[in-house]
Amino acid sequence: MTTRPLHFNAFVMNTASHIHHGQWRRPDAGQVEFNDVNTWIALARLLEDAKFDGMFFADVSGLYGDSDADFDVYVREGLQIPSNDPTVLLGALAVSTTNIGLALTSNVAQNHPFNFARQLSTLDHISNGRVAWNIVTGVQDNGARNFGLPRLTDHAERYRWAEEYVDVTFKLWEGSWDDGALLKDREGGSFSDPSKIHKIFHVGERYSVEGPHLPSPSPQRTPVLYQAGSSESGRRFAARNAEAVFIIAPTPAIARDQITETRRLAVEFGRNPGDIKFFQGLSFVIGDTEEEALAKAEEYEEYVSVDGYLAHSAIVDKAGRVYDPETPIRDVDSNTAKGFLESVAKHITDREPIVRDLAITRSRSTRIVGTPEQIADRIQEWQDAGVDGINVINWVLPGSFAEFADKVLPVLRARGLAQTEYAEGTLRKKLFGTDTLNERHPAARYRGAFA
Ligand SMILES: Cc1cc2nc3c(=O)[nH]c(=O)nc-3n(C[C@H](O)[C@H](O)[C@H](O)COP(=O)(O)O)c2cc1C
Repeated sequence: MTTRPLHFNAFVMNTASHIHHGQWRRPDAGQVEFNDVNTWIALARLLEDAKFDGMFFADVSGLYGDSDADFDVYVREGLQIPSNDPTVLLGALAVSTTNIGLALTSNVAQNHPFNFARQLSTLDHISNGRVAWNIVTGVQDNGARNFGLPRLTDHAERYRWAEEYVDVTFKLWEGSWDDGALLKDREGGSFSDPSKIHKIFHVGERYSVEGPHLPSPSPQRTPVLYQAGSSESGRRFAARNAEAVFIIAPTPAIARDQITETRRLAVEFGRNPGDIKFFQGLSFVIGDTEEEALAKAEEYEEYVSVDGYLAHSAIVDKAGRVYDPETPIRDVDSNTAKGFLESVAKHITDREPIVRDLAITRSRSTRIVGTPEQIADRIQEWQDAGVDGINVINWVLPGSFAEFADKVLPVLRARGLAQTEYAEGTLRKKLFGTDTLNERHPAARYRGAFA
């Protein structure tokens, strides 16, 4: 058993309904005001006071579901529409905070890598090295159609695309500017040293990028790299490239298997097992007594939107409409969620399993209900399974995080399971002890490669 401080990220999205659908209707749901930048600035400061390691923004570039079908349910539920671009928001948060890590999700289809690399270097400068990138390949047909593709590119091909995409950014971040290239030499009259700045001449299947990178190196050069793939190709991609991997494992034992497997693959790619940190997604219902916690859990359940959870899981009929909550699960026609439907139905033996059961199961799947001590015990079980951090999923903003900070973090701190102060320096330095990527990472081979 290990006890060292775990890392804590606040998992959020610049929208009203991210994961726990229906909760925006609660009177204390501050996420309704997601368009107001002050909602996010106040939350970032609260998290920083509580010494959270990071604030992690999810993002999408289109609607869920079949892009040809009716999308009323998503709009009605506030389900990731309307939503705003986290890249822009992070600039505001960077100047409102000093220590917390700021992670954004960006999909390889939504931005050209030259431009994206420039945006992230700029954010890394603004934040003094606190930016992270969650690399995703997209899950939406509509998102693909917003960028001129006929549909979502096939899964394995998306990861090949992502490999080229990250390669371009690594060349720009690591190889285009040598250390010491920026001179600011007023007397000598040279702003930068041309002998230390290089074009990258990338020519690949999808991209042709000459360079040089326009920004000078930012404190971390490459932002901290996050990833959440769980398929075979997703895991290989993570093992090669990621420094942090997000999982939503149903049990600590399953988390242990996933972690062991990805770390084993990382070693095959010449990295160390500890070069990747694993974050498990969990949400918490906290009470001073167990009875109070259970009563609160019941109250959250009253707000569960069956339509919202189903639509997010793409459990909709051919016309894009959600099923009536009373529909028997056996009457649901779904290609994408078959395993999930079967596993929920299997656990209900005393009556006909219905569609509402699917939503309730989803809403409970990452949930821990209890007193701060009970929650700390459960978090410790995740650490014992090899997890390095927790991605705290919220019900309401800022309440879910304020409560976690006030009630659970002090118990975790007393057990040595949460940090009491920030370490100095950039986000990567805080997490791994160095400002830039270590020499085992595939991006490191571009250092000095274009001289
Ligand atoms: C905690 C977590 C957060 C994720 N956030 C996003 C996101 O913001 N945007 C997105 O398009 N996909 C997101 N995903 C989906 C992953 O990028 C990935 O597509 C998914 O985990 C399936 O893995 P696979 O692509 O290897 O099959 C997330 C997944 C997890 C587990």
